[in-house]
Amino acid sequence: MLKSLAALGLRYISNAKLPHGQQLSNVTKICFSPLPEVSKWLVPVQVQYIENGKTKMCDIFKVHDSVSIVLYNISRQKLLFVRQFRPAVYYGLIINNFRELPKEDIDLMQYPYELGMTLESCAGMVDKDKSLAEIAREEIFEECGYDVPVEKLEHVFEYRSGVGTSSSAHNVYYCEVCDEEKVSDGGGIDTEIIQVMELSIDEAKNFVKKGTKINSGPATIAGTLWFFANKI
Ligand SMILES: Nc1ncnc2c1ncn2[C@@H]1O[C@H](COP(=O)(O)OP(=O)(O)O[C@H]2O[C@H](CO)[C@@H](O)[C@H](O)[C@H]2O)[C@@H](O)[C@H]1O
Repeated sequence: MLKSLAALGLRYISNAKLPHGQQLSNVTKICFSPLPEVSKWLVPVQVQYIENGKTKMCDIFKVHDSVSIVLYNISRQKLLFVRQFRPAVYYGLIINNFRELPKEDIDLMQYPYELGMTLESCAGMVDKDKSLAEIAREEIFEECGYDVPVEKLEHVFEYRSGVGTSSSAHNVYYCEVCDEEKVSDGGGIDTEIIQVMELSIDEAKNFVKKGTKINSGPATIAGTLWFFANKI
């Protein structure tokens, strides 16, 4: 397994390094199938347009807007990240090894689920009729176990994610937390299995240094770089 991760140039974050008291992710079956005609999460659309007299089209899909939060624990001077299994990352990393969508379960010895484990900023989708800052505050509570007032959230920037295919709005926040605000282990709600990871400043710098290859999305990279440019 470590070999296949290394072959992809990805860093393996061992379960052994996880804090106590958190449920660990252990994926035991993975299979792929075509998207159902109606999905609650993705709505495909074709955009047709004429540009400089030429008819063009673009196949896209609508996804929920989202927020993420760069979290810094000032009591221990640690940046907080969340570790979780991301099916889309796993699929994206292995699918080029198949000529067509595999019909059988994926061989987890050959393609270990750990390939799809990511280290990301705490994040959530905008699926409630609440302010973006309030949704971010709730994600901090649910995923990382810190209860902070919404006023502590500092808006950093908004960008469009997936500009070629989906273009949803992503808003990045920054929030300093302290040990006194930690009220639970976090770990997510419902069926989510999320582990909170604390990185020292040096470890987090390593995470975004030149040449690094990680499987997190742009919000994590941009937010962490913003932190180093503005807060340290
Ligand atoms: N496509 C899908 N299929 C099935 N179930 C789904 C789904 N999308 C979401 N869900 C369900 O919704 C739950 C809640 O998701 P969250 O609000 O925690 O967003 P998440 O952190 O996964 O991604 C947030 O953060 C990442 C990283 O910034 C953004 O890419 C993302 O758009 C944003 O929602 C998931 O646990 C899952 O059960």
